[in-house]
Amino acid sequence: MILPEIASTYAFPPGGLPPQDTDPAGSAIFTQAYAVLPANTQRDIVTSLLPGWDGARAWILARPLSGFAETFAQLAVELAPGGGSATPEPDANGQAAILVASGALRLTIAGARHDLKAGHFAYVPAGTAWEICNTSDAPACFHWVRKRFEPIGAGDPLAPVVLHEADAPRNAMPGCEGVWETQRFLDPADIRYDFHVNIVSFAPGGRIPFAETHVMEHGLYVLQGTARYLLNTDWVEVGPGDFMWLRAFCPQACIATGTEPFRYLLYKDVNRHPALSLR
Ligand SMILES: NC(=O)N[C@H](N)C(=O)O
Repeated sequence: MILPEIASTYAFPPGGLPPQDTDPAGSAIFTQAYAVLPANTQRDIVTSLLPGWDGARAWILARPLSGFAETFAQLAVELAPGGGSATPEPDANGQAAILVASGALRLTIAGARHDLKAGHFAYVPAGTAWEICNTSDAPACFHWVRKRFEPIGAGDPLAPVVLHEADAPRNAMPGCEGVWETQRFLDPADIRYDFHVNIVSFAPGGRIPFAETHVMEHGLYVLQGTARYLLNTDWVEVGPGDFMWLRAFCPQACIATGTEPFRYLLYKDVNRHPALSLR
């Protein structure tokens, strides 16, 4: 698939407030199986400040809802100039995956500094000290997926990963003539990872041609293009900046519409036994 030129910015919540003549009905969806938070609902009044962060506001797009039955939290974070955190992760076992949407960020992981721009991905293993700050005089925005690490007690500790989208391996889905591909930031063969964060791309007209139904959850932030997305039994029209949260076993498929590639950032929990009930 011919992907577009590497973007200089990636989709991110618009903030602000829509005009008074906007019809608010019918855009966001929340069900037992999935939720859709369209870009036009990601406004100023749904943001949160975060303990340990300065000059920062966050759209908390997903979090475990039923105790710890769900696996992840997903945030879109906007940093004012000079904003950031020296203690970003409150959970001692929390891991981070970051995709920079716009601006200039300095990420320091275990003392090693990385200057990041739009399209940079970073993985921070659990228990690793990290800091992040906006080094420019304009806002800097990034997507942040958090998951509590489930160690398997074997192998070396995981190492940090910092990689630009342009350098991420591209894997074509077999038998799809290049219309469906996945850019992988974390090695899919490395069982130490308990989640993956990828960018999935479909050429116009490309599709997930069956209702994928699996135990893995998803957070799915649309970066570019449009599609009809099947969520459980509903077809939903989605476009840039729309966020989808899929619980375990939510059936899913899509058909890319429009004339440009349909691309999204995908979170997926992987590689672990399901926890059994205590009873
Ligand atoms: N909705 C998705 O993009 N699902 C992926 N094919 C996946 O689960 O890997």
